[in-house]
Amino acid sequence: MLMGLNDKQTTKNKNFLQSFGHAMNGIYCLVTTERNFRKHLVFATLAVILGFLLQINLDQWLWVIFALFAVISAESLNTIVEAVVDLIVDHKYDPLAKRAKDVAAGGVLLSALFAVIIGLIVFGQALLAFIK
Ligand SMILES: Nc1ncnc2c1ncn2[C@@H]1O[C@H](COP(=O)(O)OP(=O)(O)OP(=O)(O)O)[C@@H](O)[C@H]1O
Repeated sequence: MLMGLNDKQTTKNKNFLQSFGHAMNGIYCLVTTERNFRKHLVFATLAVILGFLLQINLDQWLWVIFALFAVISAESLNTIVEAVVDLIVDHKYDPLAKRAKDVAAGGVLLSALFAVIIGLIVFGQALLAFIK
């Protein structure tokens, strides 16, 4: 079991290992509770496989990796916003809660759009070079 998964600690982390354990727990939460995050991981895996198949160059890898982490970051932020909003309003309807959650979801959508654009440019170019 991951360190920090079941503890009830509310004080500061004492060392790097403890911080690392809680950070790993955060990633575990993202993977196990966020359906959209899992979908993005599947797309990320497919993009990496395609990158190897089409033998994209270093610059192209950097763009692909940048796009993947942009989506992961936006998805993490969205999850944080959802958790904090629910903590504050306790699932009661609130226009500000709606605004915060909708903006966070919009950020994920924009980052996914960015990743699609990068994917089309990089893999489109690589595919053309592969066919030629
Ligand atoms: N407390 C609230 N007050 C007002 N609107 C809310 C509230 N909670 C959720 N909503 C509305 O419902 C939408 C979905 O809520 P929420 O993000 O919690 O669900 P979700 O299914 O986990 O979203 P996602 O698809 O991003 O995982 C929000 O974008 C917002 O429009």
